Amino acid sequence: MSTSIPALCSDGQVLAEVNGCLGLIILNRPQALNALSLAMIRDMRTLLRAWRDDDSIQAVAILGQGREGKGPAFCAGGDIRFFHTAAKAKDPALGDFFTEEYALNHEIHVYPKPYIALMDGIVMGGGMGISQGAKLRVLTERSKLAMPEAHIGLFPDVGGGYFLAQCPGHVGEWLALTGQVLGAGDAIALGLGDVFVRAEELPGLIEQLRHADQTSAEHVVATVMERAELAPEPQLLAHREAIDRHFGFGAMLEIKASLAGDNSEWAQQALGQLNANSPLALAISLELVRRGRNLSLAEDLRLERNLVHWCFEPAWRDAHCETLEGIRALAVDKDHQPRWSPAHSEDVSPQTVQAMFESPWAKHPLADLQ
Ligand SMILES: C/C=C/C(=O)SCCNC(=O)CCNC(=O)[C@H](O)C(C)(C)COP(=O)(O)OP(=O)(O)OC[C@H]1O[C@@H](n2cnc3c(N)ncnc32)[C@H](O)[C@@H]1OP(=O)(O)O
Repeated sequence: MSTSIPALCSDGQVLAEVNGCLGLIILNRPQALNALSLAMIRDMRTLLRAWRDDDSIQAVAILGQGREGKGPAFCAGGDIRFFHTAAKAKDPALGDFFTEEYALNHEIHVYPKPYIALMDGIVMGGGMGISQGAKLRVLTERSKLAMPEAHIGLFPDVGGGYFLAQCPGHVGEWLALTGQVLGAGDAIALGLGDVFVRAEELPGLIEQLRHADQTSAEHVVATVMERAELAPEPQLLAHREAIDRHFGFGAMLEIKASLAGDNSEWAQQALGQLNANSPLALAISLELVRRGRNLSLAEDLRLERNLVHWCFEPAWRDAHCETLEGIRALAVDKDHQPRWSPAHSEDVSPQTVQAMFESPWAKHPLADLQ
């Protein structure tokens, strides 16, 4: 089969190039920090499938277009403004978005050719979902990795229940519940990144990937590795003992009480992060990471698809929807004053949490994932 770039549907939000044996994907929506639209997800799937079946393509790399005059962004997640508009309009495209995004996350994890993610700048939520399955995750000193969904009344999806659960000790719970942002040193130490390349090296690296005659997957990987340096020292992992002690408790109330009883600046800051997040989302996120330790990626994504269905289901009944409220406060009205319901972890019903893990479908939309 000949090398080609298939027709794309996202109106330039995803750009594609073929240089030698390398297929390059550029997320090109810098004004929204490359947040993923449904069309972008479809374009990525189209490209990955075409290049998987094209013998002349040996490797794929992905990067995010930077903002003029602002810090770089790989991808700030799924398009949460779309979530808000679509849920309000009861638009079935919202369900398609999650099914197709999670399927894309799975395709990346099992991609048969090296997929290399250049994770410069903001890498959050859905940005983690399209990079954590990469064979080579390249970070810079500007990388900011996080799963901040509990802050918008959601949970760490896009495979977060799987890859956070793989972090050592109870670090996965800490990241899922606080949405803590990690730099390159911590992320690499925790297994959420592979190699460090200084940001000033990136333009040269990208130029080389674009124009050098890339002849094999090994050649592409070597081109990246030539620029790799020793990662910076981890900073936050100085708190590993405290993370495991506080976040190892079984229930949210116990975690919050444990942090409240610790007067250290770090513990009080972590408690502040928890108190800003939706109590319902915290309970779901904790349960997801705990369950994730015994799940395959496909099983985790199916559970996440159940959860996200129930997170938005109240919007279809015009009832209070925790996720809509979280997005409203962060990205629509931008008042940063979400009215969580329930407002306290004490009032979150364990039965409600367990019920949200159940499938609402006779045939699950991700039934075919292996
Ligand atoms: C299934 C998938 C689920 C998910 O992925 S859920 C989403 C997870 N991600 C997030 O929750 C991150 C949301 N974004 C933020 O919290 C902030 O952004 C950042 C901390 C990443 C960066 O803050 P700053 O540097 O101050 O930039 P700014 O002014 O907030 O953003 C620039 C423009 O980008 C839009 N934007 C940012 N993230 C998203 C997003 N995830 N979806 C849609 N739009 C986004 C903003 O609204 C704004 O736009 P305007 O200039 O028009 O006000």
